[in-house]
Amino acid sequence: MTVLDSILDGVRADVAARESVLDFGAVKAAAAAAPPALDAATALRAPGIGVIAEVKRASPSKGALSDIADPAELALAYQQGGARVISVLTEERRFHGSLADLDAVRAAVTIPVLRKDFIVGPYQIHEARAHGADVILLIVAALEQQVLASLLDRTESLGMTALVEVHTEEEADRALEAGASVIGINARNLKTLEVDRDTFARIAPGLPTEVVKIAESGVRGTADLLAYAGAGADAVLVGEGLVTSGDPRTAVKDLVAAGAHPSCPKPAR
Ligand SMILES: O=C(O)c1ccccc1NCC(=O)[C@H](O)[C@H](O)COP(=O)(O)O
Repeated sequence: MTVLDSILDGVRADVAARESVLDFGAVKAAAAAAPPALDAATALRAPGIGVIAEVKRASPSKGALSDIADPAELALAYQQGGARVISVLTEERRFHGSLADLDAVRAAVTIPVLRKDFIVGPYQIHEARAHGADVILLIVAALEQQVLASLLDRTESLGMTALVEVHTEEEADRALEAGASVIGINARNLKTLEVDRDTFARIAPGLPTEVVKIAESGVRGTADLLAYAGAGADAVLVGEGLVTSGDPRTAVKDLVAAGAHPSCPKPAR
């Protein structure tokens, strides 16, 4: 069993437990009553390299990363540093995240918020919307093609943006076939957990110009952001490098400044 398979098993059990407390009808009603979703795709297309800053407490690859006492305070620091989107890991077993973290972040910031989790069905999408998320992650490797396409449609029907995550050229083709307009290329292999920063440069050139391209994982400083920008990234998604920095506001600010500098390569659009 791969790490991804084991995470997905835990997620399915946790979703079933939550659904036994709040059924699908109730979560749909809560989502419908939430304020409209913010437009993350437009934010990510703005000039300069966007930074998606992640609230990440722990990970399967590294274990505990940071004792984040106040996720709202961290998210606000990210926003003040110039992040365009805040990513909140809500998976509990391996990442020690929660929907409470998502609520706290949503209440603290005015920019779009990504619910970063392992989505296996429509319940979690309505749940994300009910908790104020504007973006959700769909991992191609975790979903059959028909399910991927139908979850993408459902996400957009709720006014949200789907960040569709790929690791290979084949997965990128599947993402495009499903209709993805925002694609994340994750450098972290979900079987070995190794980070290969060249993954982005291998896959991104095959994506259409109009697709928003996000480089996920492995950004530890401005040199990594610039390398991803040179390979065509519109934005980078950064977790570990920020939560372990000791000064997340300045760490985001430095990345944003590097991505806005005239010498930084521009996405081809
Ligand atoms: O981070 C992990 O160890 C991990 C393991 C298995 C599945 C997903 C995992 N991470 C999720 C992410 O995609 C990252 O949190 C995100 O790209 C930020 O990466 P980093 O900046 O390297 O923390």
